[in-house]
Amino acid sequence: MDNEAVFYQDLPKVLHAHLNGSVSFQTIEKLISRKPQLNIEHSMTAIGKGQRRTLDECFEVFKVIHKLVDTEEDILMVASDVIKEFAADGVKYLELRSTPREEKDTGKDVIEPNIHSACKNEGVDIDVRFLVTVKLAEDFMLSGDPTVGHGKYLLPALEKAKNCGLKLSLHLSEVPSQLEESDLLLNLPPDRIGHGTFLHPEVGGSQSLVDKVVKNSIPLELCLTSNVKGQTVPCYSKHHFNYWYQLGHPSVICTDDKGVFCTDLSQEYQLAASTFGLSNEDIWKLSQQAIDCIFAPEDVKQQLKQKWKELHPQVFK
Ligand SMILES: CC(C)=CCNc1ncnc2c1ncn2[C@@H]1O[C@H](COP(=O)(O)O)[C@@H](O)[C@H]1O
Ligand SMILES: [Zn+2]
Repeated sequence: MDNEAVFYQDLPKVLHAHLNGSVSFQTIEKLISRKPQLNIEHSMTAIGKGQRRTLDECFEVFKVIHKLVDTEEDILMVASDVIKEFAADGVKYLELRSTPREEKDTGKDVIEPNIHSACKNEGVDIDVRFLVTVKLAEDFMLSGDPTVGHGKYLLPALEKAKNCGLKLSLHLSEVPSQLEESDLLLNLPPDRIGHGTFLHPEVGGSQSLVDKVVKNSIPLELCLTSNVKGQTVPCYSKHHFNYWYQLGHPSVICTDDKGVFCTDLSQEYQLAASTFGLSNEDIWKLSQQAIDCIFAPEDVKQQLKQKWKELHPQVFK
């Protein structure tokens, strides 16, 4: 590994990711050998370098992965592999999302206790939280296919969730022409926004949407490779990371689906740096500011900040 790659790997990081979208090549290999009768090939579970797909085609990939991951045993292996891979990539705190499916034993109550003990036993230095993606209305996932359903049907349920003290991260303006929906959902306001690709006026959003996000200081979760491969952003240099970065607005660089999009978090930080000319110090600040955006309580944030302080000399050696 060259020095630059070492810097990005050593850089401590936090993020959100989708569990089944994060399954690596090696883990897919194990799953395929467990279920040869499905005749699934690697090309069906990942989008390689230089490849682009439509959003619909991307969502098809998840259906294939869901076929491979359909028992409690599969889920536990996948979760344990994904967590170890993120830890090896320097991720210190991870919010892993998963959508409970019809198959039983694929939910948070199965995964969470098992994973906590697995992490302890293997001594990996990573704090993992599970976020449940809730199916609130037919054919609409909270963090699901953005082209289906309309947010207004979700509002009452989301308000209720928020009033109960739940934290909300909403995939918002992931596709164009959702001004009205984005506007309604921003009034909640959500605690974080996933993607927010089409919020700003230059891409068909509006200044009033931007103003709401800024006024409430709602952090954005930005996923460069996911958006370029899913073709909602034409190329890295046109990614909206730069718009929000220039505003000084809090954003967290995330992988979204590291398995499907063949990336990892180090690579995403490196891409942001090389595309937008950020220094190692700028990148360090980004990773540090992300701590303020996580859903864990204040004491966890303080512990992570302390860890960043301790790691700084090592990363900038
Ligand atoms: C299609 C594309 C460009 C994906 C990137 N952006 C995404 N946008 C919305 N929902 C997503 C995205 N990536 C993953 N998901 C959700 O996460 C699920 C996979 O992870 P899991 O089964 O929840 O463990 C998918 O079925 C989908 O509902
Ligand atoms: Zn996502």
